[in-house]
Amino acid sequence: MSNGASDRDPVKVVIFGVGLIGGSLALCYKGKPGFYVVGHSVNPKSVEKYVALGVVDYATTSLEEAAKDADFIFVCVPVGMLDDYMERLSRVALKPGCIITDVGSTKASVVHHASKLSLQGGVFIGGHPMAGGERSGVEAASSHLFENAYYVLTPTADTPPDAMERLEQLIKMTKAHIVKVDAVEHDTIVGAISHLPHVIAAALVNQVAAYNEANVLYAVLAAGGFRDITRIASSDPIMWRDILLNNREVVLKLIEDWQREMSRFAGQIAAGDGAGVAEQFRTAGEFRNSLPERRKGVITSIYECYVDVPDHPGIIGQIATELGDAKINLSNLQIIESRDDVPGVLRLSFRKEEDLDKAVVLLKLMNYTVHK
Ligand SMILES: NC(=O)c1ccc[n+]([C@@H]2O[C@H](COP(=O)([O-])OP(=O)(O)OC[C@H]3O[C@@H](n4cnc5c(N)ncnc54)[C@H](O)[C@@H]3O)[C@@H](O)[C@H]2O)c1
Ligand SMILES: O=C(O)C(=O)C[C@]1(C(=O)O)C=C[C@@H](O)C=C1
Repeated sequence: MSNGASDRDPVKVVIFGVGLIGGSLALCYKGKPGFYVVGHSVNPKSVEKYVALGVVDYATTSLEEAAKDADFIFVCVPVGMLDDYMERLSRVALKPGCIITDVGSTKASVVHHASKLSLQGGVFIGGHPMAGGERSGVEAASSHLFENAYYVLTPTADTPPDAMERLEQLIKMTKAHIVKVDAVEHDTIVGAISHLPHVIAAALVNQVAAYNEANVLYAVLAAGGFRDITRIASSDPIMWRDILLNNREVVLKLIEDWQREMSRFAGQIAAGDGAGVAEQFRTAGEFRNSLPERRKGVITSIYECYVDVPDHPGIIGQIATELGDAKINLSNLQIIESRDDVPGVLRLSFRKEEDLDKAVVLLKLMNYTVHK
């Protein structure tokens, strides 16, 4: 998106809730010519921190001050707070044409709620980037979080096409791919591919943690399988409380279906039905392997991950050596961010997906925080 002539006012992008997602969005626009990024928090200490970290140009505890003259407002707070924020924003005189969007993991309720409000000058369009991680807070934010990810927008029949076009132009700057989906359909699908997996991961970890009370070898022996399926169990409790309660009906139906899947497995195992058990893994593998590749780049496939590194010089050598020793072929290594006051990020590129997957396991074993 171009801001046109330099004598025009900058495009003001406001972020309510500068955490993992809000902070990452802020970093996508901060420093771009013609953009001015403002963060909001109810907490004065957070406001100071956003500015000190360089995530926003300006931050304030005043909702009115933040929203005033905004061209775009991203509401990036937990799902349980979205309706409240929308109501408060509906009481503010917005710049005519201001677009308010959210990033909540559920869409039906906020889209419905917003449709009942008359925004003074603004338009609401629901949004949900399908990218994130188990870490939360502005410290985990990164300007490349949305690269190549899908970003859902949920326009309605009442959404003005020009507002939609402007929001799409803004979102494209994150390098995400936009998908337009009805809000209710979104909640049904995302319930299955995101909400149910988080429930399963948390329940599985709690089940094993209970066994571990009696025998600590459970934790000691927990290897790749357990770690792969349970990473998301470390996600933020408040965020997931809000999502699951908000998408209650969908999630309850999915848990019922899940219990049926478990009963089918249990029945086959109890009956010694080896062919049935093998068939479950065959069909599961077929679908899992058919999922779109984490494809980056147009001509050659490049598989990438990002590693948070506190201190570059020694660490780059250490990482390259460890990968080489493990016979993992690295095709490129690049420092994305290198400032004294923020942790750096290394982008590691691989030609083969299996090399990427091996590298991620190795780096996590070395206690690095890795994002794909
Ligand atoms: N984490 C993910 O993987 C992910 C991905 C896509 C969308 N989302 C959605 O994005 C939103 C933010 O998630 P996140 O991962 O960035 O969380 P986060 O915890 O990193 O950030 C949340 C932000 O909201 C603020 N906040 C929390 N409670 C608040 C309250 N009561 N009043 C005002 N502000 C409050 C926090 O200070 C923080 O700035 C959620 O709605 C979530 O559903 C998360
Ligand atoms: O990668 C993760 O840790 C995530 O949980 C990201 C994830 C997901 O389930 O895929 C989580 C919630 C969001 O609403 C979107 C993405």
